Formats: sequence, structure tokens, C-alpha cells
Amino acid sequence: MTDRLTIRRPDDWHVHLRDGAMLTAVAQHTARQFARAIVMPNLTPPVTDLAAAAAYRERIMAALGEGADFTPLMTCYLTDGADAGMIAEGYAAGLFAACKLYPAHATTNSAHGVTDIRRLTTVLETLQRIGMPLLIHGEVTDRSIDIFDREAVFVERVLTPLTRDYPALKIVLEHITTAEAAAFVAEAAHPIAATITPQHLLINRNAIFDGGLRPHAYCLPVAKRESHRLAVRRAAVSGSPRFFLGTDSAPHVVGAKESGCGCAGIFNAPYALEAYLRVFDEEGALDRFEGFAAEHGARFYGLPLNGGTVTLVRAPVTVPDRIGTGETAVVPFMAGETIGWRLDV
Ligand SMILES: NC(=O)N[C@@H](CC(=O)O)C(=O)O
Ligand SMILES: [Zn+2]
Ligand SMILES: [Zn+2]
Repeated sequence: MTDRLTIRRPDDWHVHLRDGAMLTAVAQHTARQFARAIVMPNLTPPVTDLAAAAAYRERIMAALGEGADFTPLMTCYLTDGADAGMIAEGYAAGLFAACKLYPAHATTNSAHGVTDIRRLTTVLETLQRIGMPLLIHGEVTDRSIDIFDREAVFVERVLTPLTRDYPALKIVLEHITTAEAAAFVAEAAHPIAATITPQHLLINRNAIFDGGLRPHAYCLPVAKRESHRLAVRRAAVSGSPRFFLGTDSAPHVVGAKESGCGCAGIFNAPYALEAYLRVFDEEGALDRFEGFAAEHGARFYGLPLNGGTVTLVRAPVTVPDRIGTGETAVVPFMAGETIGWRLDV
């Protein structure tokens, strides 16, 4: 039995670092484990231009303090009015690493998102031409579609034609939750990849209703039935370079979760690596963990691999019931549970 695993320093290819007091509270958890992270732009107001992205990057580095060895990779939130020239300029300048497509009203802070992807023709042509990745929250927002089917229907109705219309457009389908999404990404003759969260590897939809309504197990896309969880697990540990780590850590203050209308989002940053490693351990795939956590994403984005290493040791670690106080009090993913691995720092 392996009791110690050392891998190249990993990256988180999808995280919400928030802003203000919450940013100050949560950023350290990500920077402690990851060398780089793709930072989601769904602030209020969203990060839609160069000045907003540069200022947000500054606030992230200020929150981490002097000497932090962490690189935030900024993203541009696409709206119906997105400006292709500005986006290309930001990419060329190394400010934007990618663009993020939220279908309008699909998830937290997506009200300014895209109402119809056909409005983005010029932007998509530009991204394709310059090799800039398009990151997608892949759910349809059609209210007649059952919430558990919104990702699979997005794959069929939106993603399939998109890959046909833009055959060289680099796409990351974010936080996949279904067998349909995993199969599409694995098999498409297209430069496409997917991020996978710890929660979609560890819980199915029963967790949301386990003895009562469990707001801390609620995120979007919502967890699916067990057969989908198993399909997503197989994809993660398959060794395919198209699947990589993206926590989707999405903190909401405890009162916003435990509410008559609780926010979507799971805060998993504090024990993210440990949670993922538990899955690879259970699947007998420890040898594939480094690829998933530290290599596949960087290669897909066309970025260098990190130097340095992190070490995880087999040890019982119990996740606290709550992290932070007051306006930054958050209930972490797996609160009260014991994970069998600990990051050795
Ligand atoms: N995943 C979530 O449930 N929530 C995210 C938004 C997102 O990634 O869709 C958030 O910003 O809270
Ligand atoms: Zn999302
Ligand atoms: Zn997210």
C-alpha cells in the first residue's frame, strides 16, 4: 500500500475566489495547494473587461500577501455585447487566459450571461483563430427541461453544433456531471476537454436529500444519479488527457446556503487535493493522479508544467464543521467527515 505520494505541483482549472472579505478568507486555501488557478469572473459586476481583470488580479495577490507563490489566471465573462478585439488584446497581453460562457440565468451571478450563442459569432471566430480557450457552463436554461437533464440536453443541443461550426475552437466543458458529457468529451474529434470537481466524484443526488434537505450538497450543475457519478469517476481516472482537475470551489456565507432559497455552490478548496486523492486511491489509480492534477490541464491550455512538488500522506484528517466567522463563515465540503489523506506542507 502506498502511504506517501509526491506529485508535480498541481493547478486548479476552475475556482471562484470571490472578492472583498471572502476573497481574503478563501484565497489562501487555493494558493496553499495549487501553483495556478483559473479564476472565474462571476463577480458582481462580472469581470468583462481588461481593467476589471487587472484590478481583480491585483486584489487576489494583495489578499495573499507578500511573496505568495501563486498565479491567478484570469477569465473574461462573456455577455451578448462581448468585444472580440478587446478579448484578443487581453489574451495577447497575457491578462486573459480564457473566456467564460455562462448561459444567461444558468447559475450563480449569470444574469449578464449570453442569451443566445449565435450572438457570439465574431467572438467565437476570434477565439478559434487565436487559440484562446472557451470555458463553458454547460446547462440549458429552458425551464421545460428537467434540472437533472440540463447538461445532457446542452451537450446535444448546443455543444454538438458548436463543435461542428467551430472545428478548431478549444473548449473546456466545465464541472461535468453526466455520462453523456463524459462520453462526448472523451470521443469527440475536436479539441475539447472537461474539468471535474471533487463533489461530482464523491456524491450523487441522494446527498442533497439525505434525511432532510442538505443545502451544502447543492451546487450547479446539480449532482446526478449514481450511474452518472460512476461514469464521471471512470473519466477522471481513465488517464485521458481530456479530463483534469477543476474544483469549482464556490463559497457562499452559511446564511446564504441555509435559507429558503439557498445559493448554488460548494466550498471545497480547503481539502480539495485530499478529496480527489481519495477517489484515485479508491479506484486503484494513484499512478494517474499526477496527470489529472498537474499535467493534463496545463497541456490543454498550452502552458508550461509547474516546477516543484507536493506530497500527500495517508493519514486521517477530519474536515471542520465550519471555516471562518461572521461574513466569511462557510461550511466546507465533507464537513465532519474524515478523509484518508493529508497534504504535507
Ligand atoms: N457551481 C456553483 O454551484 N456555483 C458557482 C457558479 C458555477 O460555477 O456555476 C458559484 O459561483 O457559486
Ligand atoms: Zn458553472
Ligand atoms: Zn464554477
